[in-house]
This record gives sequence, C-alpha cells and structure tokens, in this order.
Amino acid sequence: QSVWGYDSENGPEHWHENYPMAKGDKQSPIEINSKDVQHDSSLSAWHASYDPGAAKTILNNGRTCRVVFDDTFDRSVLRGGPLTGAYRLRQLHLHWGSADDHGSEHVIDGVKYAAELHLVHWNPKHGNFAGALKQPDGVAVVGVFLKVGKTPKPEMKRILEEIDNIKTKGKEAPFQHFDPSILFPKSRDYWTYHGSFTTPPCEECITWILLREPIEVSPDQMARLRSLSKNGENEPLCPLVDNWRPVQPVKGRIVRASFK
Ligand SMILES: NS(=O)(=O)c1ccc(C(=O)NCC(F)(F)F)cc1
Ligand SMILES: [Zn+2]
Repeated sequence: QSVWGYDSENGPEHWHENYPMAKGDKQSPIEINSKDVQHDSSLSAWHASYDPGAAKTILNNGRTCRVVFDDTFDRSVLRGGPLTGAYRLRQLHLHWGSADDHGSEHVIDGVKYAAELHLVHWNPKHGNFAGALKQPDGVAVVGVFLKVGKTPKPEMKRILEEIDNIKTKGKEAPFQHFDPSILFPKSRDYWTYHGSFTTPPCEECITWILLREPIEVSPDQMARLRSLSKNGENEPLCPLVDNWRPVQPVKGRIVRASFK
C-alpha cells in the first residue's frame, strides 16, 4: 500500500486507485484559456483580513512546505469575491518544479509558472474542516503564481529562512507573527471556478480564486525551496521538487474573471 505522492509508482496517474474522486468532473488544477473566460461584472473584490498572531508552525510533510494557522475562531478570514460569508484561513503551502520553467499547478494560456502558493480557507458554517471538505462551498483557496526574476520577494524571506529548520520530512518549527497577505501582488484581479483539492482525497469542495498577477522571486529563493527533502532525517536524500498535479479536464466548467 504505497502512500500517494508524485513519483511514477504513486503519482497522479495512480491516485484514483485509492481516491476515486480523482476521476471526478470538477477536478483541479486546470488550464485557463483567456478566450474561454467569462468576465463577470457582478464579481466583487475579495478581502483578506489576517491576524499575524494566528500563525503557528511551519512544517515539511514530505510533500510540501506548509504554514499552519489557528482556525479555532474567525481570526484570519477571507471574504468577498465569489464567496458568501467569511472563510477561515487554515494553512498555506506551495507547489514547485525542479526548474524555473514549470512547477505551478494551474496553467495560464499555456504558461507554467515556477511555483504556485495556495492559501487554504474553510467555511465555518460546516462546523469543522472535515465537514467543510464534504461540501461544494466548503473550502476557498487563493492561488498566487511565482515567477522567477532578478528581484527577490522580500516578503518570502520569512518562509524561506525557516526552510533550513525543516529540511527533512516530519520536521516542524514555530512560525509566528506572520501575516501572509504581504505575499499578495499589487493587483487584486482574479479568475474563479469550482474545483477540487489538487492532492488526494481530491474532494470537489473548492472555490478557486487565482490571482492574475504573479509575484516575482529570485533564482536563489527558488533554489532554497528546492533544497527541501522528501526523505526523513536519516534516509537517502530525495529532493522535494515537482510536487504539482498535471491539469485536469475542464468538463464544461465556466471560469469567470473579475477583470476585462
Ligand atoms: N493543493 S490544494 O488543493 O490547495 C489542497 C488544500 C488542502 C488540502 C488538505 O487539507 N488536505 C488534507 C485533507 F483535507 F485532509 F485531505 C489538500 C490540497
Ligand atoms: Zn496546493
């Protein structure tokens, strides 16, 4: 029973064997083609109001680098845009490639970015996260694309500096006093569509909010992310890279844009 991952024997082509939702009609990520996008003038702006004190820990779970927040009450919330009500920030994590020309999960007009940041929120009307992931309006994920340029993104430094303390699978470190909204780009323009977790169990519970403007990181910052390992402390070195799912069938879904 191999646990799911991104290798040939346990990767995305195998996930449906243990997680049947992986073959559903509303799977993520998808390719977004601007020609098929519908501008929706009724889409309002989204608003994040995060409490820096809600940040708790950063961990390497062997599949990504994740920052976990206190979501026991409406402390850090996302509102507006396509959402009804306030969704609680639970965690953020990233997906990245082994080289700068790929790594993102969503693909925009054929463009793959070097990485994709996901800020995961859930709808408290469903009681708890486990309940929310069983509902079509249970989870909202803000996706931010990372592109490689000359200028480092100083706001990424906090996360990347911690990486030295969580090099191997299972490592966790305190990560406090952090407001992830500093990672957002200037523009609030976004695409939105209904989809799923991009990892098992691939539940179709996500309202995706993908920001059009990528943030720029430096080659060194990407190298830092790629220095994480999938393996545990005393196991053979296995770089944690290419932890992205390929695009899935759109199956007639409409992608709406908040911008023209
Ligand atoms: N990559 S993604 O779509 O933003 C994404 C977001 C959250 C989870 C998650 O909480 N998995 C744990 C659970 F819910 F128990 F299955 C997985 C994927
Ligand atoms: Zn993700």
